[in-house]
Amino acid sequence: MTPSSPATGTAASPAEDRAPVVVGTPGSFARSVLDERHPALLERVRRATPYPPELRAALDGLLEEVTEGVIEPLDGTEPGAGPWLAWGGGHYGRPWSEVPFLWAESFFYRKLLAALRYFRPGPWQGVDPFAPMKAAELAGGGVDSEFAALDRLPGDPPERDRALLHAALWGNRADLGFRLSAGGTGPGERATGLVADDSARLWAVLEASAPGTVCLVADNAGPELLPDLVLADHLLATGRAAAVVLHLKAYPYYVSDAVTADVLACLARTAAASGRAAETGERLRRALADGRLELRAHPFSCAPFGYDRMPGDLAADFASATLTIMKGDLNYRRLVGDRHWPAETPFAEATAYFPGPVAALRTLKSDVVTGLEAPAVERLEASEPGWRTSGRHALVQVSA
Ligand SMILES: O=P(O)(O)OC[C@H]1O[C@](O)(CO)[C@@H](O)[C@@H]1O
Repeated sequence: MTPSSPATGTAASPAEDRAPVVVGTPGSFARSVLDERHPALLERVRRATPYPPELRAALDGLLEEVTEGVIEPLDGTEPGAGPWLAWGGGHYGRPWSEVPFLWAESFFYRKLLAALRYFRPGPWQGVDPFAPMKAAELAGGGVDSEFAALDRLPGDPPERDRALLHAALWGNRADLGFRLSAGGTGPGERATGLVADDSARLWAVLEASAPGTVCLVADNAGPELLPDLVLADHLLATGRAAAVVLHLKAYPYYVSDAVTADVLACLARTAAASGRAAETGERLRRALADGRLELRAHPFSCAPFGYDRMPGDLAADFASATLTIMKGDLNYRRLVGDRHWPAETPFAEATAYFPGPVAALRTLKSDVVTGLEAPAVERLEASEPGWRTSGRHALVQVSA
C-alpha cells in the first residue's frame, strides 16, 4: 500500500496550530488507552487462545515494549514490514506516548499480529486473535434482542428509516475495546438525543439522485455489524441504493473491527434465526451473490493515517458513491483528522478534502469532535466532564 504522500505523521500541516495532533499526554484519554487498554488487551488475547511458548514469549516482549520500552520497528523479515519503516520515520526509538496516538494504536495492532505470526506462512497464519471475543459477542443474548426488535419495526416509512439508522448508529457502542477500560463494564448509559443530527440531510442526499452506489465503511463486528448489514439491506430494498460497497478491515484491528469472516459469521447467525432477521439475512446473501452488496478490504483500512492521505484508488471509490457512510469512532478520527479541534469547527471544513458526499455515524469514544453548536458544548462541558469519551453520546453528521 502506498499512501498518496510520504506520510510520517510528523509533517507540519496548516491545521497544526489550531488543532494539535492527539498524542498520549499524561492524564489524557489517549494515555489511558496506551497505558491501560493495550496491556489489558495483551492479557486478554493470551488468555483467549492456548498459544505455544514462542508466541507467548513474543506477547511478553510486546508487553514489555509498550509498558517500559520505546517503539521498535517490525523485524525486517516480517511480511509487509517495508511500508511501516517508511511510515514510522521519526517515531522509532521514542516512547509510545510521544508519537501521534492514531499511529501508535495502529502500530500496536500491527505488532500484535506480528507477534502472533498472523502474516507468516505456518499454522498460525490468518488466525484472528480476537475471534474468540467476537464469537462470544455474536452468540450473546444482545443479538437475539436485536433480532426480536426487527420484528417490531414501525410500519411508517420515516419511522422505520429512523429506527434502522439509529440501530446502526447506537450499534457503535458495541466495541470490545471499551470492555478493556478500568472496570471493564463498557460504555455508560446512553444519553437521549444526539449532539448533532443531520439525519434528514442524509436521507435527502440519498434521494436527490437516481439510486447509485453507497459506500458503507464498517467498524466493529457482531452487534455493530449486524445493524449495519440491516441498514445496507434497507438501502437496497427501498431503492436508496442500487449497490452497497461494504468496506472492511484488511486484517484484525482495534480488537473488534470487522473483517470478511465477520460478515460471513453475521450471515450464518441470521440463517439460524427466524422472522425478519432470517428474511433480511437471506436477502443479504442474494445481494452478495449477485454483486449488489460488495465487500472491499483496502490495505489503507489499517493504515495509521487519516483519510486525507488515502491513495487514489480508494478516493476514486468514494468519489463515485452517492454517499459514503463512515461508521464509528476510529473512522471519525480518521475522517476529520485525529486532532484537538475546537468542537465548533464545522464538520464540512474538517472534511473538505473528501472526494464525495460523506456522513459520519458515531458514538463519542475519543477526544475528537467537530460540528457542534457552542451552547451544546458549554452545556456538556459543565454537566459531564467525560462526555467526549464515555460512549453515552452520538452524532449523525453529513457533508455534501
Ligand atoms: O470501535 P470504534 O467506534 O471505532 O472505537 C474505537 C475506539 O477505541 C479507541 O481506540 C480506544 O481504544 C478509541 O480511541 C477509538 O476511537
